[in-house]
Amino acid sequence: MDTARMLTAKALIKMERAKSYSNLTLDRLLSQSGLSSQDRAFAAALFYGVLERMLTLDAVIASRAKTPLPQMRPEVRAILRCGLYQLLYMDTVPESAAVNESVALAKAMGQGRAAGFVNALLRGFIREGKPLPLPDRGKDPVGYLSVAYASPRWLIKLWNKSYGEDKCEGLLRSSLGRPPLYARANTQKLTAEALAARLHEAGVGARALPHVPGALQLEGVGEVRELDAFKEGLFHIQDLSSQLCAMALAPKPGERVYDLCAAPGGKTFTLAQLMEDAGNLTAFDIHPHKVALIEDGAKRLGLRSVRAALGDASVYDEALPQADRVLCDVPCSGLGIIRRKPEIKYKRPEELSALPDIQYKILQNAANYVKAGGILLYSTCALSPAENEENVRRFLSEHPDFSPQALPEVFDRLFPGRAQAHQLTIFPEDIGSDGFFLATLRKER
Ligand SMILES: C[S@@+](CC[C@H](N)C(=O)[O-])C[C@H]1O[C@@H](n2cnc3c(N)ncnc32)[C@H](O)[C@@H]1O
Repeated sequence: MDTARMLTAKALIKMERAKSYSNLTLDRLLSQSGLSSQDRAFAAALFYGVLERMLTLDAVIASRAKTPLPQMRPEVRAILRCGLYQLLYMDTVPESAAVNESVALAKAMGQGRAAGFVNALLRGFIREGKPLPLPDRGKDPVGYLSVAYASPRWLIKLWNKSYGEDKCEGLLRSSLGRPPLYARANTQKLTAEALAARLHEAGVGARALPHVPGALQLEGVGEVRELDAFKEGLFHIQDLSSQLCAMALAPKPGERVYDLCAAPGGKTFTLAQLMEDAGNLTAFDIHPHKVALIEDGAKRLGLRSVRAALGDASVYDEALPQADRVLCDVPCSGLGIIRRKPEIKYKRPEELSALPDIQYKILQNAANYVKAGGILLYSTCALSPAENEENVRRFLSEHPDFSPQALPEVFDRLFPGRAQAHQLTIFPEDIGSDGFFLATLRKER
């Protein structure tokens, strides 16, 4: 049986090869592993930690190894990254254990010839006081931030240019560390306060957040799906930014609403609750297996107004009647949720460059479904003006029948001075939620 460290190293190698999602990669390996819950928690902490700090760890390796990183065996790279992560960021692991376990792992993974090199690099690093090879901030500010915050240079340049140096550093800081866990009470069944009380009985830390009605922050949850309150459909897991997005669309009972890019369905469910589960809410997604996720979630929550359907949001379907409100939560770079999915920062900028046009095509098509007097909401979990403000600006200039619609009052309270207008970028530092962008537009005629 693999140890927790071996499983982590294998998961990291898989990520490098397949460029797949971190949670899917780890969950698959853990489910076949037979590890104890304590070992599983250790493997998860090490795996996500290494993914998050990889650029810092690689800078340390590059400053100490003669062989360039790309020429090392993947196993050796993974073992060194794990060993250094334990030395730098895991207080619970004694230094001697971090080194000895790394050496043992090299042997166990068939890299016995590299065991001496692993040993020497890690011991040398400890002996010298574990220094980070930070470039001089005055001479190479981007290089400094890159090593200090384990972030790629292109991202630092993008955020510096888009949001200014101070905001950029704040964003880099908040891209590290575990995000808070938020839930949305199924307000068709109970209030956030009543749900908090139910969860307390099950030993879960839960606090209703009155500034975002229906929202709670959870702590010490363990496996959410195992909770009776979850099985009974009393809540779904949803970040505050996504809850606010549904509130910005502000649907009313009895209306016709389309959620065009809806899976796995979090915003659809909140919309249905805001509509008191009365009306005509259709949630589309382009992938059949994802449509099933929306159906399953709506069933668990007992939301009868939700209809999930297969649909391509970029292609006009003339059979669809026009709607009162349309949500366009488009596929995006995810630069606002790096702390949840650290692999996003290892994408190459070229991989993201096609997104604004894809998003614009969806937004343009979505406009066809909005009634005169109806509302169109465009949103992303991206922190990138090309995917956000620039698409909205272009849309307004090419669609004179649409005009900016002010965001609801709750936004003024939460983001004073920033949300009077129709659009808002939410930064993780604002209220602890995911980075997010939303814009509300009204069809005048
Ligand atoms: C940002 S996610 C949506 C998250 C969702 N709104 C929620 O709150 O749970 C974008 C979704 O759009 C879907 N998608 C991508 N291209 C699409 C298209 N052309 N038409 C419809 N859905 C699409 C993806 O499968 C993905 O599920």
